[in-house]
Amino acid sequence: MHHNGVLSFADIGVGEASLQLRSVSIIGGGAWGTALAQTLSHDTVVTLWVREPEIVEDINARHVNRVFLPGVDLNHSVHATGDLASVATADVILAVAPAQHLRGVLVNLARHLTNGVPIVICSKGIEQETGKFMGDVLEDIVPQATRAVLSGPSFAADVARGLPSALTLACRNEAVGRALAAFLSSRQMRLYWSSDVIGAELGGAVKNVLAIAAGIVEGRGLGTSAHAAIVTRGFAELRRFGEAMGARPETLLGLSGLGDLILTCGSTQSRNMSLGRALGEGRSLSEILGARSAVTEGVYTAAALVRLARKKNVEMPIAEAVHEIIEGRLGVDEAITGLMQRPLKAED
Ligand SMILES: NC(=O)C1=CN([C@@H]2O[C@H](COP(=O)(O)OP(=O)(O)OC[C@H]3O[C@@H](n4cnc5c(N)ncnc54)[C@H](OP(=O)(O)O)[C@@H]3O)[C@@H](O)[C@H]2O)C=CC1
Ligand SMILES: O=C(CO)COP(=O)(O)O
Repeated sequence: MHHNGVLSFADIGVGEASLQLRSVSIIGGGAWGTALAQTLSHDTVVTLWVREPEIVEDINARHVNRVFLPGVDLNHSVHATGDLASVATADVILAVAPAQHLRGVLVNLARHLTNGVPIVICSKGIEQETGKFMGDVLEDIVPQATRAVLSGPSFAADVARGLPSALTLACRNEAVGRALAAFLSSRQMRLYWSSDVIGAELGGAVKNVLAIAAGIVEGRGLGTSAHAAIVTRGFAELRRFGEAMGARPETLLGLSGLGDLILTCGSTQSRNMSLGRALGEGRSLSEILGARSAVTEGVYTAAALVRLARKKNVEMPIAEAVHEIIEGRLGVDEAITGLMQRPLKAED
């Protein structure tokens, strides 16, 4: 929400310095980047960087993104471009490329950037090769950027249609976080600020892996009791891992943690949950992935998550089972039997 399109530190009463926020660039024209462009374009100038020229053309000429966000008429003020230099001068940049491609996109963007520009990570995942969260990937490539994270329960299709949503905006510098939350909030999308950057980004990455497990339970017809059990024990894994990584408990219990876990595990609108469901129904991973163009982040994050958890000595049996299934080393029924037959223990 804006005051004549300009929001400054002084506006929120934290001193002299002012951060002029008037324009937003969004890097990534998939479902989420396009949905964010749509919702933000009601209040501000938005430019969307899209890699594929035919999608740039679709958005600018026909005001739709038929490949990634079909059925949504985009505001005419959503402008797409394939030119990274022209989006680098915005006051805020939202990074929404899939996790495994974010580094490559940032490398190309970096040479056009001005010092200190806030870059808000909206992607959810862990980089396979390095085991790094997206904020650390950003730190590698653009150390001078002001790093922030936007995460929470939010299906692109819901946000693009203007349905209500609430998310977490995290930035270590609380004043900047507050300013960004105010600037990016709208009547439809309410942002809560936090200074717990790792907590905010960890929830989104981990829940994608756990949602595959919830989908498997659904697809195998194991019932609603099993669904509640897998989500609850999945949350125990998320919480243990989060604490080991230095996340704050209240963040893990908030929108970007428990909130997004509940959303993603509970709906086949989720790509991760629906992929799990198809696995549970007996379809193979290659068949499922071959039939979809949308990114299913949990598939690519599972291995990195399990590696990190082992390194930190955090027990994550559900994430481990998902990883083994994805690698083709474990069948769905064996995984379920394995989880049920683990030694009994105290609930933690
Ligand atoms: N969809 C949702 O509801 C939500 C998604 N997210 C997160 O947002 C991120 C993006 O997801 P989403 O927008 O849904 O993605 P989609 O599956 O809708 O689209 C795929 C995106 O990946 C891009 N892409 C594919 N290959 C490359 C590459 N080699 N280099 C750069 N970009 C590439 C595509 O760009 P191109 O057009 O050029 O092919 C397109 O923007 C993910 O991390 C996801 O977890 C977060 C919240 C909600
Ligand atoms: O992150 C999401 C909702 O918050 C989207 O989940 P999927 O990627 O599983 O569709």
